[in-house]
Amino acid sequence: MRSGTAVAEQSESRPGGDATRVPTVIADELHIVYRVNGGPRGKGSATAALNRLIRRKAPAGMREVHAVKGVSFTAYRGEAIGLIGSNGSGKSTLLKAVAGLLPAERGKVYTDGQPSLLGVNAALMNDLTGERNVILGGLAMGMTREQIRSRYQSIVDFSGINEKGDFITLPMRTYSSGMAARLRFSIAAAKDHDVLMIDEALATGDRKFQKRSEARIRELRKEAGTVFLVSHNNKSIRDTCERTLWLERGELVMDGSTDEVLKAYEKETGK
Ligand SMILES: Nc1ncnc2c1ncn2[C@@H]1O[C@H](COP(=O)(O)OP(=O)(O)OP(=O)(O)O)[C@@H](O)[C@H]1O
Repeated sequence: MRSGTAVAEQSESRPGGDATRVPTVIADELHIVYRVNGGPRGKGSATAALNRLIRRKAPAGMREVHAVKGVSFTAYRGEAIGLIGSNGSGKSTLLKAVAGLLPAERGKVYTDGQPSLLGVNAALMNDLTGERNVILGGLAMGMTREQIRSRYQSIVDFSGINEKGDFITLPMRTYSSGMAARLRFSIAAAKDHDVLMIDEALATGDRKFQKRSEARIRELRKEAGTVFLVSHNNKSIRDTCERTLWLERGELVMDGSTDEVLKAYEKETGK
């Protein structure tokens, strides 16, 4: 269940809740479990999957991955929050759950406003030109045609796609993976988001683009949204976020100021 009223109610009743700030996301003892078909001995093969579909039989060996285990936190308007942890610790899963893309096994996520997840895999249409994708992407995020028209040039300029020629009028399949990722980020960052979640986006562009995106994240924060950033780059987290959540094996190890959490993380991992 997601509702703005629930956010307000819960923050007031929650011990330690700060009544002077506006909560945007509350995760309350959240558990996320993936269920994967196919056990050992080749049951995960395409033939086995097809047989199951044709016979409509329940899969023999359903396996579960408990990716997020009892995570609780409250995010407030104006905060930029980093998510760190080793590979497979549950960072992307947690963001997808906040975005409403994965159901909770137990516990709840409350959000105030529309969360948008900007992953490096955010879908744009490969056969369409960059220009068409800017328009479609903007419409998909809920911008009006007028808003898109007025921000079109700044989206293209921000992406830097046209720095080496007129690429924006070419199909996206002609872009390098870095160019495509930059355009995705630029489209998503053009809107003022209530809750913007960025998964590794900063790792994809070159250094110059990373700097620009960091600056834009700071702006979005000022425009009163909440930003979540998943990154393996401690410097990006340090430059962008004042608060950091550290996940390990699906559990929240630490939630505190970025300085404090990164110090503990770097000590533990040697990174
Ligand atoms: N679609 C899926 N089906 C089954 N298990 C999944 C799926 N996606 C992720 N997992 C599992 O859930 C756990 C958490 O994965 P997740 O991608 O959230 O980690 P992460 O911290 O974002 O990792 P990384 O830093 O490598 O991106 C891992 O054990 C992973 O194998």
